[in-house]
Amino acid sequence: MKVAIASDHGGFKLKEEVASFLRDTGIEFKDFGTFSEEAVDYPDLALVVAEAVRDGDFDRGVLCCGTGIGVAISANKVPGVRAALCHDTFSARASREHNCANILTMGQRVIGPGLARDIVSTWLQSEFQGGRHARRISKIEAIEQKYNRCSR
Ligand SMILES: O=C(CO)[C@H](O)[C@H](O)[C@H](O)COP(=O)(O)O
Repeated sequence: MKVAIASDHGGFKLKEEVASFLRDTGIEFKDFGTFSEEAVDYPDLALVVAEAVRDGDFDRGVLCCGTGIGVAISANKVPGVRAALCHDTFSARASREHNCANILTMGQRVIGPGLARDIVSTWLQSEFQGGRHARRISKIEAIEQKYNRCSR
């Protein structure tokens, strides 16, 4: 599995924690930045990871900002992306099993590093269950196609 990660300045330390977790567990990843706490705009970083996942260059993405909200809103504008803001392991598992989330978002100003590691671990290990959930994903894709002519 290949994972793309990124953050704005507000999520920089949490993104470093995610990188450390992925390194520790031997999961291949690419860090798209940011690389310091100098202020940057979260939509720019979210777009890079969202497009990398949308294009199939990476299987999953993890985005961090202060709250996890801004990167989730931004990433979800890219057709084919299903970004889920999760600050607990139950939601992280459900976002994979039910929603087939391909991007996880978290907020550094909301949760600590230990919980974040557990959330990432749970999220990466959980699989989409298909069945009735696949029908609902198809309906999400139909909404995308209604509003995005370039959807794929
Ligand atoms: O989700 C966010 C914005 O909706 C993030 O929390 C950003 O990291 C945050 O807005 C950055 O705020 P700052 O005051 O410019 O550090």
